[in-house]
Amino acid sequence: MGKVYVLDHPLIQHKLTYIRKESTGTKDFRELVDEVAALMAFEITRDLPLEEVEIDTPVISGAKAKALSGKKIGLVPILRAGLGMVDGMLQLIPAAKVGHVGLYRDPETLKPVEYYVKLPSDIEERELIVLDPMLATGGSANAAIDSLKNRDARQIRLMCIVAAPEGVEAVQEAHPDVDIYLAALDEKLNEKGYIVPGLGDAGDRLFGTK
Ligand SMILES: O=P(O)(O)OC[C@H]1O[C@H](OP(=O)(O)OP(=O)(O)O)[C@H](O)[C@@H]1O
Ligand SMILES: O=c1cc[nH]c(=O)[nH]1
Ligand SMILES: [Mg+2]
Repeated sequence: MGKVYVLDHPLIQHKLTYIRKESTGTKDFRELVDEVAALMAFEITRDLPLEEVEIDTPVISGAKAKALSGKKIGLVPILRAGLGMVDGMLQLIPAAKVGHVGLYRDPETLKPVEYYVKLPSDIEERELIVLDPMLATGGSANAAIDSLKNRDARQIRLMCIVAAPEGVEAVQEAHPDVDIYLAALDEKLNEKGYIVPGLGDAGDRLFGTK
């Protein structure tokens, strides 16, 4: 079963409060999502492997130091709302390649509809981080992960800002190999499939389309 990490760093939690507030406008919402993604990047990369290297400092030659051992990362935002997390992640992982999976949730059935997929050619060699601020029923995350696995992806993590228990369970059941990183695990879904207390429609709030 995939592990679930709720990243309870005070800066993440403080910024999340402002993301949730109805009175937060598009400009601030976008900046805060970006900042939270960067703070979450710090945590999600905690276990990246290091190797020992030798460097010359101004004081000695051949000092032993540490460097990332070349693990390749791929970021996969789920369109649209996942786009809001890309820049924050790239601040900390600037060499990551970025693939895109376009999905929208049918408002009646709540089932995901895929409309676009474009991925780096070497996804099977990369540690992929799927990005979406919202994990509600889990249908979109599961469809994105299915799409990646059908194209030979091997290592996948899922990073969301707010999740409902229903979505976490759905991903754990369908993809037990995928660990989930969250800023908050909320109470439930409402009758329209929105996360409670949640933050509303992340895509609309990011792009000002309501
Ligand atoms: O877990 P689920 O029940 O599938 O719901 C979550 C999905 O819903 C939202 O996307 P939406 O369909 O609103 O598309 P958008 O990002 O284009 O607004 C959100 O960004 C997730 O992708
Ligand atoms: O609460 C929710 C659920 C799905 N998608 C969103 O953007 N928000
Ligand atoms: Mg939306």
